[in-house]
Formats: sequence, C-alpha cells, structure tokens
Amino acid sequence: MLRALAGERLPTPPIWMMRQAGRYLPEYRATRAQAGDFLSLCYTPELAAEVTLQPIRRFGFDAAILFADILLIPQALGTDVWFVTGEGPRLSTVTTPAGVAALRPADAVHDRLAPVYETLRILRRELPEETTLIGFAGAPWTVATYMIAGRGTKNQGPAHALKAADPETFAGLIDRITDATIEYLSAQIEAGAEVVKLFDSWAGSLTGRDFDDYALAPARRIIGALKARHPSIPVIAFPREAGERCVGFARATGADCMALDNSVDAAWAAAHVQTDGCVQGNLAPGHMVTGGQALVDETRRIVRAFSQGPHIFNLGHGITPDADPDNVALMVETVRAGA
Ligand SMILES: Cc1c2[nH]c(c1CCC(=O)O)Cc1[nH]c(c(CCC(=O)O)c1C)Cc1[nH]c(c(CCC(=O)O)c1C)Cc1[nH]c(c(C)c1CCC(=O)O)C2
Repeated sequence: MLRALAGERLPTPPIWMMRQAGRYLPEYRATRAQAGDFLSLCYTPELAAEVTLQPIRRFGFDAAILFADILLIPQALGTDVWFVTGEGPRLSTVTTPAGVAALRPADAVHDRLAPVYETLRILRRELPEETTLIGFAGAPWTVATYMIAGRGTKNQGPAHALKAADPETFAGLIDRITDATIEYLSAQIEAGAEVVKLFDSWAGSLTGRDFDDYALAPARRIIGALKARHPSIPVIAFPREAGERCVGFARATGADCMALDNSVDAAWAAAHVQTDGCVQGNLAPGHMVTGGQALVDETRRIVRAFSQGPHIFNLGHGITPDADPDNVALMVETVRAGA
C-alpha cells in the first residue's frame, strides 16, 4: 500500500474497502450491540479497535481504516451529534456568525477526540506489520453540509443556501473546520496513522468557483499543513463525484492519491488522473450485493485499466449493509489472482 502511494506500479494492487468494518459483518453487529450505540462504539477504543480488525482477520486486506466517523469533528467543536436508528445523523445546526464564533478553537478538539487517538495506538500494536493503518477526516465542505443542515441532505440545499445568503459566515465555518481538521489529522498521525484520507463525499455538488474555493482550497490548506509537519505521510483525497474536476486535483492540492468513485470510467481516469500519481477505486459497491460473474469481470476490468501505473483496489463508495461477505471474499480473491 505504501509503495503504491509512493508511485510504484505493482504486479498486484493492494486492496482495502471503504466501510470495511460495518453492518454487513455479523461480528460487527455483535460488537456494536455490546457498545450500545454507534457513537459509543466510536468512543470506546478497545471496541473501535476490535471492529477495525475484524475485516483484516476475515479478508486479509492490505490496509485497516480507523473506525470512527467524520461527524466526530463537529462534536469536538461543540455541536450536539446523535444518530437516529434507520435514519442517520442529527446535529445541532450552525448557521449564524454567533454560531461560528461559539465553536471551540481548533486546539481544543483533542480532549474529546482522545479516545480516537487511543484506538490508533491500540491498532498500531495489534495490526500485522504488513497492514497499513489509515486515519481519516471529513473534508470541510462535507462536514459543513451536516453542520448547517443538522442532518444528511440529498443535494446539500441548506449549505448552498447559506453560502449564497451569507458567504462570510459560510466561509468562516469552512475555515474553522479546516483548522480543526489539520489538528485532528496531525494528532492521528502522531498516534500511529501511516496514511490519512480526506472524505469529501459531497464535493460533486460544488461547481465552478465554488469547487475551487470550498473543495480544492481547503484540501490544499489541510494537505499543505500536514506535509509541513509530517512530510513522509501520504494523503488520499476523495472528492466524490467531482468527475472532470479530478483531473489535476492531486497536483493542485498536494495529495498523493486520488480516490475515484464509481461514476468515473476507469480507462478515462487511467489516461487523465493516474498520470499524476496513485489512484484508488473504483468498483461499484452494488457488486458486493449481487456478486457472480459480473463482479469478477468488473473487478478484472478495473485492475487491467489501472495496471500501467500505481493503483490501490477499492470500491467507489462504502459497502452497504445488505452486502454479502462472500462477495467481498470473491473480490479479494479475484484481485490477488491477477487480471
Ligand atoms: C458522509 C459520511 C459519514 N461518515 C463517513 C462519511 C464519508 C464517507 C461516505 O460518503 O460514506 C465516513 C465514515 N464512516 C465510518 C467510517 C469508518 C471507516 C470505514 O470502515 O470506512 C468512515 C470513514 C463508519 C460508519 N459511520 C456510520 C456507520 C453505520 C453505523 C451503524 O453501525 O449503525 C458506520 C459503520 C454512520 C454514518 N455516518 C455518516 C452517515 C451519513 C451515517 C449514517 C448512514 C449509515 O448508516 O450508513 C456520516
């Protein structure tokens, strides 16, 4: 994994999977039941480490991703966050200058996030030597969409509305999240993360100048600050559904790897994105539900499309709770058998 991130073309791509610890695994559901609820699982280091390790034991992935959530940062900044079963996250909203001013300062996030750092320290002790440990955070735009709306939204309407109506407050919120994210990821690296990934799940709804100002610029500021403090730690950027804006994104932000969603054609991305360095992706997560020959064919097609440069095999987005673990095993076997 680290060799691919450094730009090396490998005979077999390393493989891991977004949301690899999750509800499709019976052992995850058992540990989550023991924790009580999702946030307690995130904040209990022994249990968070346990669910991080489960998919490594079962599938032998080349990387483990810290078990946590992108919404721990809003909570550390002082907003209320809770999860409604079957519906998703809920947050107290931040939409006014006073709301932004009331957020806790960036260097105050560590007290609430200390259990996350402890999870990483446990994982560094318990993971096999060859398994790479990935830390992560949400990108400022994606995190802001939840803080402004107080929940997940289909087209991020409330965040776009605040950006239009009160650009100063909106930009202030983005800045505060950016500052906190730098401190958070830096502390994750100090606790043992060997790679960090920035999830911008809603980047695709930013267009034109907005994409430059709120997807690209914050990523560049975060990556620049991390590289200044931890020059050897690679960064994966995931501006999901950014389409053509993926071209040049790694160069412009300093990212070492572009994670590609499954709306991007692999042959196109090999020609236009992989030319800048490592790429990760981009199998449609639905194949983990449907399996069969289509899964095998599509896996091989992606491996072949990216075989001329550095590539990390992954899904284009997180695996869903209705996925079949046997299909995950088939994907891993297919990648490792060679295309
Ligand atoms: C937007 C977003 C969130 N969280 C995350 C994103 C960005 C990536 C993406 O687009 O999927 C990122 C995330 N969430 C989780 C991880 C852990 C690491 C991993 O395995 O990838 C990571 C990297 C665990 C989780 N985060 C969540 C679960 C399910 C919680 C449960 O056990 O009920 C997991 C395993 C909950 C969550 N967390 C979030 C939502 C909207 C939800 C509810 C939707 C759902 O239930 O799937 C916010």
